[in-house]
Amino acid sequence: MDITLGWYLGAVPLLGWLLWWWNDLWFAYRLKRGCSAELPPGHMGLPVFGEMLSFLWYFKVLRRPDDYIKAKQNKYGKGVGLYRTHLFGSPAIIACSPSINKFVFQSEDVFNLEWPTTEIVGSTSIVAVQGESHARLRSFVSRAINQPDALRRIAHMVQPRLIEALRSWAHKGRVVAYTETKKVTFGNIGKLFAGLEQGPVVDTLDELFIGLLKGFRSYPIDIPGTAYHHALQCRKRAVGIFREELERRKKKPEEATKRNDMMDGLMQLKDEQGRHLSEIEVLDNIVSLVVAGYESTSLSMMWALYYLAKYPNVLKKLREENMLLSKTKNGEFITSDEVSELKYTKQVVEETIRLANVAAVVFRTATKDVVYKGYTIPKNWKVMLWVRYLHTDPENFEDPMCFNPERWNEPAKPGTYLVFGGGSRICIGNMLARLQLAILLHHLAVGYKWELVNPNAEMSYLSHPKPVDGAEIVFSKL
Ligand code: HEM
Repeated sequence: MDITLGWYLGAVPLLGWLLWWWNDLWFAYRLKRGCSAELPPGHMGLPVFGEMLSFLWYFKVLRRPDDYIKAKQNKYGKGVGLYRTHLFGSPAIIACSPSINKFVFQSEDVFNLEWPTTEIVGSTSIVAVQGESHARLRSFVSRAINQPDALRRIAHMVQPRLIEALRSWAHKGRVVAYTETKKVTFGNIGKLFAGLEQGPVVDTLDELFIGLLKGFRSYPIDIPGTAYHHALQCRKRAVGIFREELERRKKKPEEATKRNDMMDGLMQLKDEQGRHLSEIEVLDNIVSLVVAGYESTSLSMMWALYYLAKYPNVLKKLREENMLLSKTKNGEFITSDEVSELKYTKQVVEETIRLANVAAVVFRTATKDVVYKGYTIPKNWKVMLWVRYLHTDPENFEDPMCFNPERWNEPAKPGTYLVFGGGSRICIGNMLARLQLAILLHHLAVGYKWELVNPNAEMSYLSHPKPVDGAEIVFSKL
């Protein structure tokens, strides 16, 4: 045989084999020293790319994200719900069972929340700080957006914009739900967080936050021309706008009681030692709350419109419950206390959030080697809490892809419903998100009807799940 051909026949498969197993060999070799337990089963893929191609195959090409986990279960067995992988440039452990998710969320001493893009949210933001500083900030923010008094005030504040938005959709007749829910959510955020009325400043901020959010999904390289660089510029300008507002307020503290918004709340609140937040803490936290609340709330609203169009029997029941309340209101706004009495509406909210899976995966980093049920989660590896899979696994929810609010007649099995995360980092805006969604459902149900223009539109799952047409609807008054 020709010697060159022999070389190719031997070397090419060997090279292919080596590339295929490169990451597994490399990381397993580095861990061998000093590690008692083995790595979870899995495949870490090619050098640099890791398993990204397989991930994109399921999320982008097949558009069946849950099959990414099912394929692992078929290949390696369900085991303890841990798989090793290499995604987004890092070695990682996928966690997809209720018990391992609970374990990681609650072991905060060894699993840190680390944002690769802290510069974008700000180093003193609630999502960036740890330990005592985090607990202190949480209590400030919680009082401003998560307590019954705050929610009563917020329920009143958000309704004018919601009601006006629905009127304008009906006037247009045909709208893209995602575009419209984003507009109304941002309008409300501007009002709730910084007392801003609809107008050019809010429009500018909206554009800046769109740029800023893109930076989260980009590689953190601060070079002109990159999305990350643009996001940092957007952040700087957004902080500048909020800072101007803050300076104006410092000069007129007497106006605070009239506005009573998040910025005032954060400026005035004191902790047990009587300490106020610093200016930069106020600004960083306003920015990070907008980031956390903007897309999540608008996407959930879009999904509510989508599912109610697909499930007219659910909409009918929702209407019945809300019409009863509406008859007692004589056109007044509904209150957060009334919302808490709307049993079926709250079930629709829960079912929407479960299926929307706005936060499909939550990230942590192991600060030391952790052994869980015989497997090592190595120090400095990412842990990907695959909460989406908990919500779509038939073992946890019967007929999981069916939009069935009545399943909430019973609480979910322990540890299977983690849409808002868990542990001390559990979403601080969860009550605010639920309230806004319930208020939207009320006004939709009592006043409007709508249909999907493309009921069979394909889904896109990156960066967030949504129909590719953004849920275009034909919308009119009842
Ligand atoms: C349906 C809507 C929402 C969903 C599904 C959602 C989901 C989540 C999840 C899964 C986490 C945990 C992240 C982690 O552990 O790393 C989280 C944290 C957080 N969320 Fe939400 N969220 C929603 C709405 C909101 C809203 C409306 C706000 C505020 C305006 C908000 C503010 C936050 C903040 C500040 C954190 C960080 C908390 C901390 O680190 O202590 N979220 N959210």
